[in-house]
Amino acid sequence: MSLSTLAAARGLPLHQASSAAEQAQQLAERVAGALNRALSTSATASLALSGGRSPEAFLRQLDRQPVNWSRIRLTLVDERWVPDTHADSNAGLVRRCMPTALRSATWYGLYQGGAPQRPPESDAQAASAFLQAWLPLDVVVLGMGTDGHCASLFPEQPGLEARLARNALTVCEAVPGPQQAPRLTLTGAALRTARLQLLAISGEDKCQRLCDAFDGPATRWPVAAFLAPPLEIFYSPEG
Ligand SMILES: O=C(O)[C@H](O)[C@@H](O)[C@H](O)[C@H](O)COP(=O)(O)O
Repeated sequence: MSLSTLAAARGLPLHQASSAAEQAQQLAERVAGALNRALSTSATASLALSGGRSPEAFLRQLDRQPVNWSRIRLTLVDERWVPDTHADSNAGLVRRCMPTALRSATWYGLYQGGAPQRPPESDAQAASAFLQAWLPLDVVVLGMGTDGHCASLFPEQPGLEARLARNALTVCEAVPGPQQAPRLTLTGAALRTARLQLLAISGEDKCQRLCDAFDGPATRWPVAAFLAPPLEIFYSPEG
């Protein structure tokens, strides 16, 4: 079945773009609109962004949107356990792409320094203080790997089921592939508290993998944990 049929059957709005540039614009406008709507009834609004290779054009478009960034609390969905000067840092990506926003937004980078290890007690306290202060998020923007991972919730990861069900910010082991650093990730339930959840994918391969994920299970396709309202899907055939 096609992505549009699968999305419609679950009541998930599907925004189809004809190019990567159009998808970046659509997604940036959707995020800005949701933040401004949140600000119409609240003093602040919160946004958690994903990193990786795909979001650069979107982040640069978002930085140009008419948002009062001084009232926005900005963080990440996940982070590699590296300083923001490192090439793999998601915080570094946001810093490069969103200079306007970061001049006035309240920024919370997930990497708090220290060696890659299970958070010592102090970090665990920092993590729970973060969750208390930040959840429920107003908007989260998710990406997806071709293996169906979302955030740093990877297929068949040890402890994945608990991570999908818990409300937490947790360290997870280094994942196979080029980025070997351990990661810090918001868990499934924490991300699912968001009032608006947006998933952006591009390319035929990811489209097919996402269609496969509709059958689940989330332990094989972590993105499956998010395939329910209030999720909206943004798709472009080109990466
Ligand atoms: O830290 C990360 O890698 C991201 O937060 C991750 O969850 C990303 O959304 C997917 O890995 C897709 O990444 P690409 O856009 O690079 O395919």
